[in-house]
Amino acid sequence: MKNEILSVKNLTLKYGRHEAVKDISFSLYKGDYLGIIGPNGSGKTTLLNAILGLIECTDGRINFHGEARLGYLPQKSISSDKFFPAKVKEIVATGLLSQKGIFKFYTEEDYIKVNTILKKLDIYDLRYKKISDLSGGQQQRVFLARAMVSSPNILILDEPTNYLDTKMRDELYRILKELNKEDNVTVIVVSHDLKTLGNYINKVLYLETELIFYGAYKSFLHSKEIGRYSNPINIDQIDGGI
Ligand SMILES: Nc1ncnc2c1ncn2[C@@H]1O[C@H](COP(=O)(O)OP(=O)(O)OP(=O)(O)O)[C@@H](O)[C@H]1O
Repeated sequence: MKNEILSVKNLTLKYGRHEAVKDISFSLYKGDYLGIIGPNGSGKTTLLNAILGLIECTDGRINFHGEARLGYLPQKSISSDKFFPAKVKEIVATGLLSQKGIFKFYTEEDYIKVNTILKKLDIYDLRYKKISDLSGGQQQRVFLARAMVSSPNILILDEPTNYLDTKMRDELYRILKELNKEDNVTVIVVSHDLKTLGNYINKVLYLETELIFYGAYKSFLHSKEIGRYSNPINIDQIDGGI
């Protein structure tokens, strides 16, 4: 179908005999902003790892349509090591390494890319700072810049707001929405914080090993499946917000 960017068909993922994801199917379209939700241990990270090609499909398949340039922000990116010496600019530049050959020297063009994304995420002034001297929210922007510097068309984030306060969460989701709208980046975010995320996403995937719900977020709010979801959502606040 037109603009389909990713299709997942009858996907099952097992660790040994343990079934982490069972027979799920869905399609994602260019420009979607998808929230993946579900209780602890429901298979969310496992699904992301399979999309990223880090683990093999036990059964079923994952297909990308057209060119897929993936950007990834893993869980627990925050650096709490006070002595970690790397500077913001260096960390962001490492996002370009996978595109480079065996001689991993940065070019002038690479640093133009780094500076452009630093400016876009409003952290250009921090470029010579040590990562460990930054706040959690600033660090998260740096790691987002690293994920974005290679110009991905699909950005995958695993619980990116875990260490952020409510204001910073909103801020991060707002930045992602901007990338989604202005640069047409398809965004996939795993989160426990549907209350905030719900203001930004257009689709939701609710996983409990099996697929409980997949579709428009607005439809989820009025579905029977929302009754299974344990974190509170303020429907009045969210309904008009998309
Ligand atoms: N490397 C692994 N080896 C064996 N079992 C694993 C491995 N990683 C995850 N599991 C199991 O697979 C299931 C799904 O785990 P997964 O981490 O994908 O869930 P999750 O929804 O991301 O959880 P959380 O919200 O706690 O991050 C769980 O039962 C987990 O214990």
